[in-house]
Amino acid sequence: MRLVILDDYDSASEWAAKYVRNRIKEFNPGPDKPFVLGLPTGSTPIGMYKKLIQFHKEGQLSFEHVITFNMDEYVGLAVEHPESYHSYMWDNFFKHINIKPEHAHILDGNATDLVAECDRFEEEIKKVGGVELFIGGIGPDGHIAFNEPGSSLSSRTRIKSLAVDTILANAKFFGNDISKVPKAALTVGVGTVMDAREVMIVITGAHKSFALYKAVEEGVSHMWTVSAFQYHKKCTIVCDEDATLELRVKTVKYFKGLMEVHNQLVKDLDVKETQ
Ligand SMILES: N[C@@H]1[C@@H](O)[C@H](O)[C@@H](COP(=O)(O)O)O[C@@H]1O
Repeated sequence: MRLVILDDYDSASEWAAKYVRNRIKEFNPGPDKPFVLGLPTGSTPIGMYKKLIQFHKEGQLSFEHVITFNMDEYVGLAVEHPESYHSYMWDNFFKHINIKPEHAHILDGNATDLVAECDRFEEEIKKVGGVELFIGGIGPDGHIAFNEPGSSLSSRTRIKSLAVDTILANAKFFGNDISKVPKAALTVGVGTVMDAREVMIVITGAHKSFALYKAVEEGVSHMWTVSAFQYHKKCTIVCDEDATLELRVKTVKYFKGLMEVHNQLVKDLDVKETQ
């Protein structure tokens, strides 16, 4: 696992966006070779999306041949509800870039057959050859997507009842009215994300520091589903200083010592070296 520690939220967002930009550009996607990207929602990735939009507007990055799959969606919330993940993705990202609408896959939390909808989503991912880079976010209880504590680490896309902690954490998006927060969601499984060829998880803020500690320094446990990625062949966690508060000084020093190497991954590809 690679742990990239940046000073603050803005630099973590920028690092993550540059990494995505470089991965897409190096892959050089085309009509017969799309880049398949898994995407999260929540407040954390907003800064990364803003930067990606900027790169697109500056002509650095095209999403014409990018296919996306979102991690999750609430059950029973109208697509046009401002807090649905459909609204979130279109408002914060898709409408600002040149993605083809048919390339942006988001689970339908209003499908009449929710189980079939989850199976269909898995099939769609398979059809395009799997996910190249899955970007994820976590809750303070260490859940990835909506894989709440106790979720199977080999789970696939399915319906999940949300944990009380998650409902409380998400109340801020529903006017702090807990009764308005949906109590179930469709979510990709831990196994679905594990199947991606690469995973990048963005974790920022002191309120996530215990989860980051569980993800990096403790053993793999279904009670902290993000810890499963210790088994992934290519997983990068991008975090800010605040999120490292519960890590050992030794761990932080070790990974910070690798920053020069990490920063090679995000350098501007079009800038010619001068020496
Ligand atoms: N299902 C989503 C997760 O996918 C997301 O990672 C998490 C964190 O949200 P935030 O970034 O707002 O802390 O929120 C929800 O629980």
